[in-house]
Amino acid sequence: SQRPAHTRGMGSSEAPPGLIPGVSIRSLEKRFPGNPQPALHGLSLDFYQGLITAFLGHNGAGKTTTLSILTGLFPPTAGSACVLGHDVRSNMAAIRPHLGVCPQYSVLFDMLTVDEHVWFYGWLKGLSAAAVGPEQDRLMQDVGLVPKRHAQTRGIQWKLSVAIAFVGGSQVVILDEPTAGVDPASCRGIRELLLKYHDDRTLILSTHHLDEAELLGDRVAVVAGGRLCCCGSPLFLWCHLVSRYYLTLVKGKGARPALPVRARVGEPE
Ligand SMILES: Nc1ncnc2c1ncn2[C@@H]1O[C@H](COP(=O)(O)OP(=O)(O)OP(=O)(O)O)[C@@H](O)[C@H]1O
Repeated sequence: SQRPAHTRGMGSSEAPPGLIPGVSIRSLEKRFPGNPQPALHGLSLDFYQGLITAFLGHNGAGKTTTLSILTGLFPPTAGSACVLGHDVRSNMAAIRPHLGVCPQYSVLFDMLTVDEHVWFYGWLKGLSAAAVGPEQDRLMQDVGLVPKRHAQTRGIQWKLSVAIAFVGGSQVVILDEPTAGVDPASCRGIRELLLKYHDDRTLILSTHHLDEAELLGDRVAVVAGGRLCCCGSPLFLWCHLVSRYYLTLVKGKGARPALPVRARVGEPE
């Protein structure tokens, strides 16, 4: 990351002082009918303004369920979630104008060009005709999209979906695995956009990838089984939680087909 170290919490599980939570989740529970296992099991977590929080977990950990509750797709079974101080159970109308979402499914329309998409979503967010044009141009340029074309490749579709999440000055931006299945060049473009646009926004980035969480996250929240396992700066998590694996290769004399390989866990000798 090109960001200064102080924004990344420097080896602490606590957020840097003075930060304001843009999203607060408390004791969140979600049970789906017919599924005996709760999808969320008392999840409590803060996402701070001005920071990218990587929401890291394996398949089925509860990431999409959490993000769906935050975006008002369905209510929690118990617990609370507040976005910019508004409760998602009672006040989604106050949240929506400030919320940008890049879901796992496509939100694009075949008949619209890339710039028409940005215009359309900007208009939905309440931008005036005078404001939407400059925003459209800026986003097109920053994401590296060519106007007047249709989003035909998967890479362009994903870039456009991420750009749409930011249109209209979204203060809270939720991205559900935005780089999954994207080619390396488009992936880099998306990551650069997130780093460029995260200032002053609460940015939640759901991902499976530890390297992406470490690269982009000011904070990393790890979930499993619908619970929070740990949360902190990447440096804190590396220093306190990561087991180090060392692989020792011993080259024997002669041309033996199988060389002895020894792996162990712990500090190097
Ligand atoms: N509509 C549903 N009905 C029943 N169970 C569900 C439903 N949606 C999710 N679940 C279950 O809830 C748990 C959490 O799923 P969720 O999709 O939130 O995980 P995830 O971390 O987003 O996984 P992925 O990375 O695959 O998207 C899983 O056990 C899943 O099977």
